[in-house]
Amino acid sequence: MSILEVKEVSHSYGSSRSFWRAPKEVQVLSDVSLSIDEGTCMGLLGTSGAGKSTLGKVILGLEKPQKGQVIFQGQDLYTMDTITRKRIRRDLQVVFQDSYSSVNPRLSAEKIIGEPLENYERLSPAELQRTVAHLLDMVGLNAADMKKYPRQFSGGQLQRISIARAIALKPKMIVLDESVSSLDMVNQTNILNLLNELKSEYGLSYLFITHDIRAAYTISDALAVMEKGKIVEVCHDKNEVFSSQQPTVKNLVASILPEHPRNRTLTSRANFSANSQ
Ligand SMILES: Nc1ncnc2c1ncn2[C@@H]1O[C@H](COP(=O)(O)OP(=O)(O)OP(=O)(O)O)[C@@H](O)[C@H]1O
Repeated sequence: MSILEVKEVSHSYGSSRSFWRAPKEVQVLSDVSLSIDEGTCMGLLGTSGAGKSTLGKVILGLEKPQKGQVIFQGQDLYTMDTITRKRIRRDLQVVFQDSYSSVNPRLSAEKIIGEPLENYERLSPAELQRTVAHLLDMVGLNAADMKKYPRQFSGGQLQRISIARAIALKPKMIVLDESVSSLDMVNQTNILNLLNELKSEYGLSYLFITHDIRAAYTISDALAVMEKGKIVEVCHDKNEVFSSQQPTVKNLVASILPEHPRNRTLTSRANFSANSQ
């Protein structure tokens, strides 16, 4: 069953007016349709500027599309009333790429993680602290870390703080926009493992936006590929990417195969899968 359905969404941005030229609309999404099953991860791949982040924003309700629908848990995000929207919004969270700029540097980890809880739940100060301590434990950090400030964490640790904040309200789905792209290989693997554990333990669904096919393959059940504002391929089983004849997908796959054609065999595919686990 789908948790999220994007139906024929089109969106454009208005370019800024200049003295010489009239403002021009730039079409960024054209008739995009996508469906994510409950408890699964959809990897959204594509080259820079393909429209991945814009689609993420449309799904999060941050960018109202000119055309189309976003159905989350059976309800249209853009036509529902404000109260329903607030209720639904807690089930849909986001983790961005750059944790340093997506958290307030003046707030402690306790405040950062506790913020959504304070907005949505009436907890006593002691309950709030206990919940934050539990969330820190869930993402592999210590309760004592709640007193620290963003500058006292590494990039990987801060990304864990962002994940703790995203799961604080027990959401159904998280949009992860290049969430591991700024991390080194070891931290990437650790965060991907953590996301995988949370997914299987709590039945979370993810939209994993990335330009990195390796990371997408590691965590996703299904893969979609975007190019110039359109979805050009959907692989309901991620392994279908290896047999896709779509040129952009073939290029993406080729980018992770060994350089020498002699080595581009099924063994390389097996190695890729093994290395990605
Ligand atoms: N707020 C905005 N105003 C005007 N144009 C925008 C805005 N945000 C994005 N764009 C343009 O829309 C296009 C798609 O951008 P988007 O960030 O969605 O792509 P992307 O696939 O996520 O790329 P990247 O991987 O580089 O982040 C780009 O040409 C970008 O310049």
